[in-house]
Amino acid sequence: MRLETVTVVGGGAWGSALAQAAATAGRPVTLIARDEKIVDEINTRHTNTRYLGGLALDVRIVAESLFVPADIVVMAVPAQATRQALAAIDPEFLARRPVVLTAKGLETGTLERQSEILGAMAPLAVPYVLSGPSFAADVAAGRPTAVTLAGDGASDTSELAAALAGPSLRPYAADDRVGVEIAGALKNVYALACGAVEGAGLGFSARSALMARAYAEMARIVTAMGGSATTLTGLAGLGDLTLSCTTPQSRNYTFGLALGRGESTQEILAGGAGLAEGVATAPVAAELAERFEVDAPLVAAVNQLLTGVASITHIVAGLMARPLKRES
Ligand SMILES: NC(=O)C1=CN([C@@H]2O[C@H](COP(=O)(O)OP(=O)(O)OC[C@H]3O[C@@H](n4cnc5c(N)ncnc54)[C@H](O)[C@@H]3O)[C@@H](O)[C@H]2O)C=CC1
Ligand SMILES: O=C(CO)COP(=O)(O)O
Repeated sequence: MRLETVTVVGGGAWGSALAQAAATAGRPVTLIARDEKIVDEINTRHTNTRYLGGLALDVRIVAESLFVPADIVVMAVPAQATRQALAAIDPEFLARRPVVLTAKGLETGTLERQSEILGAMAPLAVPYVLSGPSFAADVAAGRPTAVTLAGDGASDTSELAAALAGPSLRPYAADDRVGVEIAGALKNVYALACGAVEGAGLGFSARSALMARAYAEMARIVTAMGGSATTLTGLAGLGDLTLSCTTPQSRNYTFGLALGRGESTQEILAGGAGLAEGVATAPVAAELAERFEVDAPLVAAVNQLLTGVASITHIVAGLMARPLKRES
């Protein structure tokens, strides 16, 4: 299959960064942005100031407002918008093409993963998931990043990984699409928790403990849903959990910081917080944990914090008072 041209759907931080990575690797790339002002700015000034500040984008990136077919399609809109963005694309343009899903979240209402949404909207598309520790600002600036690119084992992921690789973006091919999707969505929920721990001044010992127990909980959920715990040892699991749970550069962590300082979800959202995918994913993760009969006290704790039914002091006291048990 020819894998030369790339169309990236989503004119935000991540879509622009991935377009930049493809362009600097010498691939013809079109970036689809729904906002005409952003299309114009990328084509004339070669910047996307709203999402990437003054960073100079590769002049070879062509922005368009309407979808342009390509050998590889990359979806980079928020998880809750993927269905709507796909609805605007003729499914025939996606048939038998690799469609790389990069949003890290589970859909409200349907509880679906990104590849399930793609399966419903474009059944003949070939889904892949790209996930791992990779801030848009780093990728766009050409700093070294490594990610997992997962198919389902039936298709040749290595060929696609080579087609997406560049001097600063190193995709590792993998087969556990379910595990990678769930890991990417859950790490945002745990990043909210870790930010809250710092925001409440509970210390870095607590945050590290939380990360380790989050990893264990993630492994229970992933395996119950048909993924592999081994996947979590890699970039999409441990790698991304570490990144998002340790720095306010993560929007989810920053949202959690504000929660931990006592602000309500509504106040933080009203204050114009950046996209924090964990906010919508947390209730979905709780429903899935219940459906798959998985003990997920940390997902439940984040939901308590987000809905404001209990204070962080009360929530942490409850977690610390859970029955003692063996570690694994
Ligand atoms: N920013 C980052 O560092 C990374 C983000 N991601 C993931 O990528 C996804 C997108 O995140 P960002 O680009 O950072 O968000 P963003 O908020 O920077 O940009 C989102 C973009 O999607 C567009 N959009 C929203 N709804 C749309 C719709 N219905 N149709 C078409 N376009 C629509 C917006 O206009 C905006 O341009 C998220 O799931 C995030 O978890 C993954 C890795 C890194
Ligand atoms: O997924 C990311 C880095 O891998 C970005 O994290 P945030 O969405 O929390 O900023």
